[in-house]
Amino acid sequence: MASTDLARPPAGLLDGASLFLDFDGTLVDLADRPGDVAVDPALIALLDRLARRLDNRIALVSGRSVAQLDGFFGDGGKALAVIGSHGAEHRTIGGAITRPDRPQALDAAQKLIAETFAGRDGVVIEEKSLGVGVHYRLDPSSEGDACALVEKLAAAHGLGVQHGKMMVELRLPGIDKGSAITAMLGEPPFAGHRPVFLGDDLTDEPGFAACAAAGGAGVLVGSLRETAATYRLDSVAAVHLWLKEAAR
Ligand SMILES: O=P(O)(O)OC[C@H]1O[C@H](O[C@H]2O[C@H](CO)[C@@H](O)[C@H](O)[C@H]2O)[C@H](O)[C@@H](O)[C@@H]1O
Repeated sequence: MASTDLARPPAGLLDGASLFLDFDGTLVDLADRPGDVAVDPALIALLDRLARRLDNRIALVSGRSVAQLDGFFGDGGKALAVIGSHGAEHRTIGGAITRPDRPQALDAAQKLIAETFAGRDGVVIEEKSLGVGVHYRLDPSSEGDACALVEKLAAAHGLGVQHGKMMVELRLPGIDKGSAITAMLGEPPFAGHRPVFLGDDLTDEPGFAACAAAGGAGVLVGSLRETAATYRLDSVAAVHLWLKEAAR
């Protein structure tokens, strides 16, 4: 466990930077179920101000699918570039979604997962374009069963496992938020600008490492833990406040 706290990011960190933002637990507070989340219009307005301030060098980088994010942001998200599914999907500003084919094995795995947890109301199955999330936030005693099943299916089908906050996901292997951010840094408008990535979860760690390797920085949101981030903000509310300061 890290023992020395990380500093609050300095006010000027976003000057001339490319900004990458995680979604759940960073821009919106965590909720009991994946579908319970809502995006406040004030957040959309704030991201719009930041996009103008950064000449559109701003992207969402989420474990959610791009389609899920579009559902939350509506037309307000169309002005943002989006990386989804832990780095596997990509949409440029106003562009089409590019994503690898969904492995057929995911369909059978999703069915088996749903059958296994049928009748366990505290376990929520999240069907995603390139994955299946098993959420046990409402029944933490199901963590062992959820992880065991997802790990077994991943090994059987050559898929990946993503551990998260009160959830485990069967997902595509070999891609992460770090490789996706690095790829975006090779393209306009992000190329040549120091990357800054804000995130809270384990899936965000490769993104922090990629930003540090490119001369930028990660900002951990939430409690201190072992992390590749350089700075820390306490909460989603603290993120909104810091972004508001940066957008001025
Ligand atoms: O990369 P992110 O944008 O942070 O997405 C990571 C996962 O977030 C979601 O799960 C988390 O948020 C849920 C809603 O608040 C919460 O109920 C759950 O316990 C959290 O783990 C999302 O549902 C997943 O698909 C994302 O992979």
